[in-house]
Amino acid sequence: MKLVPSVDLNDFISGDPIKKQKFVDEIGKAYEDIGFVALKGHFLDDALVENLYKEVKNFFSLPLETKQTYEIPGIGGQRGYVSFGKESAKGKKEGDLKEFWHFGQYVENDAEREAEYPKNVLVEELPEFNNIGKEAYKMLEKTAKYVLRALALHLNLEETYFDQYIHNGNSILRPIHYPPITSEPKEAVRAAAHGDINLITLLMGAQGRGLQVQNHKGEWIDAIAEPDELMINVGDMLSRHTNNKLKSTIHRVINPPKELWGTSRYSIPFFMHPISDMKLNVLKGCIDDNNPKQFDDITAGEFLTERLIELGLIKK
Ligand SMILES: O=C(O)CCC(=O)C(=O)O
Ligand SMILES: [Fe+2]
Repeated sequence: MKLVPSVDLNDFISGDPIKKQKFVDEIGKAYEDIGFVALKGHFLDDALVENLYKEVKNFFSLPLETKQTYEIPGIGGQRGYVSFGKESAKGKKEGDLKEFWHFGQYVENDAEREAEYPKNVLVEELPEFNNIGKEAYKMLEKTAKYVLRALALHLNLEETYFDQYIHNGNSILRPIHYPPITSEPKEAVRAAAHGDINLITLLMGAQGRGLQVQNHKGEWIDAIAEPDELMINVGDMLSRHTNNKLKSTIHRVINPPKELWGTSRYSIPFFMHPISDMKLNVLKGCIDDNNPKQFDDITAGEFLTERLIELGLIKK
C-alpha cells in the first residue's frame, strides 16, 4: 500500500483550471490526513540536485577542525555549521546522531530585514558549496511558494495570501549528515520523533529508508520518495494557524540495521519560515462548533524562539 500520496506541481501551474483544482484537492486532503505528500514537478533540475549533493558531501568530508571554524556562537545555530550531537528533539535529552549546515535567506531590498537575520556563512575552502546552496535555496523557496498558494486556495483564502509573509522570510536550508554509527547508540537515534517548527518542509533525499511518519493509529510508516520527488510536510506553524485542520505529523529518522551502520545518510530539508512578525493566530475560517480555537495567539518570531530553546540550540 502506498501510504504517502504523490502529487504533481505541474497540475497546479498548468493553466488548466481542472488540473489546478485537482492538485488543490489532493494536497488539501493529504494534509488533513497524513500531513505528508511526495511532490513531482518542483523547480530543481537533476544537475542542481547532483551538484548540491556533491558539494554537501565535500563539506562534511572536511576535517572537523575546519568545520568547527564555521560554528558560530550566539546565533542558535541559525547559520553555518552545527556539530554532531548538539540538537536534541523537544523533550529528549540525548542529542540526535547528526551534524548539519544552515543556509539562510538572501534578503532583497530590505535593509531592516537583512539586519534582523544572522549573515550567511561562506565556506572559504569550497566556493561552489556557497553558490549551489544559494541556487537550491531559491528553487526550493519558489516551489514552496506554489505549494502555499495551493493551500491558501484549499483554505478559502486569497491564492497569494502567504506571499506577503514568505517574501524575505526566515527560511532555512539544512543539509544534514548522519555519519556511520561506530558504537552501540543506546537511546540515541539519527533524528528522534518530532514535528517541524515551520510552515512547510520540503525534503530532498527521502529516497533511502530511514524516514518514518506516524499515522493516526500511532503506527510508524516508512516515507520513501521517488528520486525526482520532494517529500513535503506541514509544520507546527501552519498547523497552529489552521487550528490543526492541516496536520503537522510526527516523524523521525531511525538508525539502520547493524549491517548498514557503516553507511552515512545525507538529507536536505528546506524549512519554509515566514517573516517573524507574521501572526500565527488561528484563522477565523478554521474555527467552528466542532473545532473551537485550540491555540493562543503568537507571532512566528516568538514561536521560533520558544522552540529553539526547547531544542537546546539557544540557552534561556
Ligand atoms: O533526514 C531526514 O530524512 C528528515 C530530517 C528531519 O525530519 C528534520 O531535519 O526535521
Ligand atoms: Fe523533520
